Amino acid sequence: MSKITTLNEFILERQKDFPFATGELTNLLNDIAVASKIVNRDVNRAGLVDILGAKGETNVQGEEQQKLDVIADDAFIAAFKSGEEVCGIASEENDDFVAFDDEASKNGKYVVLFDPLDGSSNIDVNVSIGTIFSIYRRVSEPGTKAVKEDFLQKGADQIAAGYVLFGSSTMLVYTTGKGVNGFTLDPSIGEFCLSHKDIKSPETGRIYSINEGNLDRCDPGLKEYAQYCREDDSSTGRPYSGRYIGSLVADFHRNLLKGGIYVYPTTNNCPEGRLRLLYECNPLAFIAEQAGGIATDGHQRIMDIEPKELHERCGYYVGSTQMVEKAMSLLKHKEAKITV
Ligand SMILES: O=P(O)(O)OC[C@H]1O[C@](O)(COP(=O)(O)O)[C@@H](O)[C@@H]1O
Ligand SMILES: [Mg+2]
Ligand SMILES: [Mg+2]
Repeated sequence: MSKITTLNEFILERQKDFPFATGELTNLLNDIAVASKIVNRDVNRAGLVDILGAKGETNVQGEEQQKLDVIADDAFIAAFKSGEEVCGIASEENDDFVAFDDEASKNGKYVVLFDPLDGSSNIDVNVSIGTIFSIYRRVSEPGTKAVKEDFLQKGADQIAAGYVLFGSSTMLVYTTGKGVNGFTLDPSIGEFCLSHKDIKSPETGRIYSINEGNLDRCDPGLKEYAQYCREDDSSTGRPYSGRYIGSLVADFHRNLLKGGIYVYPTTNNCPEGRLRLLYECNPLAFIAEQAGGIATDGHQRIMDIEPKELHERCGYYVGSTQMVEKAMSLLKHKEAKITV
């Protein structure tokens, strides 16, 4: 039987890459693994226990919260509070950041921004969903309460990032800036085990992922790109296949492994964009770049954007380098925001 490497073993092994490591990031990544297993348990039996459907409240985005959005949010916040590494969090389901005020947490070195449940529109129909996380070193003084500046850091300053995919199997994929590795949860032993070592995304691919319902309301260059994807040209492997699950994590993961492009443009009814910069676009951009791909808002590198607001949105073009560059080359508008 081939050697099994658990997530914990892998993290400890890789801790050697960081000469001044204190073990805090190791503990934090393990907290994320524990919370993921708890959410996985609930996702797997969602139809059997009363956790499907809406909670009956709306979040700061004005979106109806699903019960699982809140269950996942609570599970991750509890995990982050349980340790001493995290001094505060920001999440899609909380209006403002939460600074932990117990003494141990106030000395925590990290802040975490996360989307507890991604793909909420797919929860009730048993389609893959996920969690996305982004980790930064705080900029405020340890021993004090976390402040907004700790969260409004640009993506290039991320210490670690990743996602959990609740699909036919449950996977955790992460980077600390030294490559991307994927772990599959083995329910029989309750461990995440290394299954996808050093993931590299193909330079190009044959999959494009766009909600085509938006194509008449975004940069006409993107409509042109979608047309380009559908044209017959065997020398470039076209026509490409259209694949759109409607869960960013799942669409991103497939394209990461197979090669492809995912686009959620700004549109004239969503001029700011739909996806959130800090806890959706930045963490996946870190993964994409570490795997050899790129991530932009159509005009600039996502991880160079200086965030101004916690729930700030942006256009998103991510995936195989050649495909994203091709799409960007066709855009007509000089800047990201569509002005009608
Ligand atoms: O239904 P649309 O407009 O295509 O949007 C789908 C996108 O919205 C999202 O569901 C937004 O994320 P949340 O589910 O976390 O709010 C993405 O996962 C997905 O890619
Ligand atoms: Mg999301
Ligand atoms: Mg969400």
